[in-house]
Amino acid sequence: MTTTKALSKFSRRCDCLHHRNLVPMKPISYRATTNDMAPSNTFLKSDTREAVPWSGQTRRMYQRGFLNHSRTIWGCSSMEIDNVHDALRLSSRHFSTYYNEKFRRESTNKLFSSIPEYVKIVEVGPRDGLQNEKDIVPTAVKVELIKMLASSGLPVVEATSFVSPKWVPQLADAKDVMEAIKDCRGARFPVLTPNLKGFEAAIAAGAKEVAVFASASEGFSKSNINCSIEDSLVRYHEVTLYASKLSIPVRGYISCVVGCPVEGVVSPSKVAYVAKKLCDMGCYEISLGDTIGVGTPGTVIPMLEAVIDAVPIEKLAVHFHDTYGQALSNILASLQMGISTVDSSVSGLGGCPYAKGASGNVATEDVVYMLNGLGVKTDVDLQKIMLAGNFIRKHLGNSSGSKTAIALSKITFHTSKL
Ligand SMILES: CC(C)(COP(=O)([O-])OP(=O)([O-])OC[C@H]1O[C@@H](n2cnc3c(N)ncnc32)[C@H](O)[C@@H]1OP(=O)([O-])[O-])[C@@H](O)C(=O)NCCC(=O)NCCSC(=O)C[C@@](C)(O)CC(=O)[O-]
Repeated sequence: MTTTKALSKFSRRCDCLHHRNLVPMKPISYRATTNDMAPSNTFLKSDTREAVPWSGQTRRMYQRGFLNHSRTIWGCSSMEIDNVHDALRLSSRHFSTYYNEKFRRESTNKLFSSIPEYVKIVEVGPRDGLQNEKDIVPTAVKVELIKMLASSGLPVVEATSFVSPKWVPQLADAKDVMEAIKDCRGARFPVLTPNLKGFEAAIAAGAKEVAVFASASEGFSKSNINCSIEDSLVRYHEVTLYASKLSIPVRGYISCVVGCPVEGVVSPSKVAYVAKKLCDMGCYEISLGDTIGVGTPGTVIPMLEAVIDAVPIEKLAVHFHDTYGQALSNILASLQMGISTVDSSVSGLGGCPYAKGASGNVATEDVVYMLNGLGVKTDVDLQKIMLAGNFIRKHLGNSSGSKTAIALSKITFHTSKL
């Protein structure tokens, strides 16, 4: 059977199940409140065929001839494209999330009931992912990466940082990056600002949204931004005051929410304290960062419980580095606690220059794969994310940190049957 025939047979089967109501007709509700600034493309359709996201995406790709087009745009070899192509086709047929969705629907299991139906993914690859790269990545490559990510359906792509170029030389071209993406649509492009100087430069460069970054550990605050936690909160208060005058949304990060490379264990009450301060000064969202990736659900859950007592849960996001391979289990625990915003980095790029030994963020591909498997909607096209991952890894000359991307690029017909 040809690929196209096999695919259309699969599609017909899904459509048929859909019509016979074997695929649920329930409308999907969007949990987040309107003030979380989700763009309109994140609101959900009630088309329940989306419960089979992979097959839908594969079908749409065929219809648009996307793969042939991408071959010419991004210069990937036809072998790579065929691998992605075959992998998604085979995954549609053998690992369809339909079965997981059905299982989830029929399950009375408490573990599923609190998982949000939609998760907002905040892509941090171009900023958090690249900031640690020693060799300077050309601005044009950064810009192309951002555009590829924005075209994948990601609602937020953190673009760069307006920090001291002496501290983070890799992001010294922040102004040029912002200039190059000024007409780019489809996603929001927040930038990091450590102080008023950075905020003013970001606004002058066209930023429409910024993020401030505090720490729950004194030692890390000093090594990352050269001041105490309290001093940083004073600076960020100034930034949020100016931002509110200009109606610029401010996101707040907290680093070292479970462990610090300088101080070791960090207490949940410290994290809750900083989260409340950032929330009170007007941050619309607080991203909780396990900067060195040491957390497990055993430490993450108590930390989240303390923060949820201090800050409304709709304002919380999680940001896990995958140093110990714990990121996905920590994300799952966070979702089960009701958190619906997850930060991730394409192909697992990253690491903080001031957190030695920390590896990259959890890979966006791995997060999307897990969420697809849970029947959670993201609006993100996994295939396009993989192409963006191929693009940047090819430039960096190293391999992907995403298990999903690696597996899908190697998948063969026989292994897909296992
Ligand atoms: C905060 C500072 C600036 C303090 O740095 P400092 O040296 O204490 O600041 P200063 O006020 O004394 O200024 C020193 C020089 O920097 C300049 N300067 C001052 N501010 C700026 C600015 N905004 N943009 C450009 N230049 C700036 C300033 O003008 C001066 O220039 P000079 O007179 O020497 O030529 C510095 O420590 C810094 O830039 N740190 C940034 C570190 C960083 O970017 N870390 C990575 C991001 S955080 C992260 O990755 C964690 C996260 C968010 O992902 C979550 C997680 O995983 O945990």
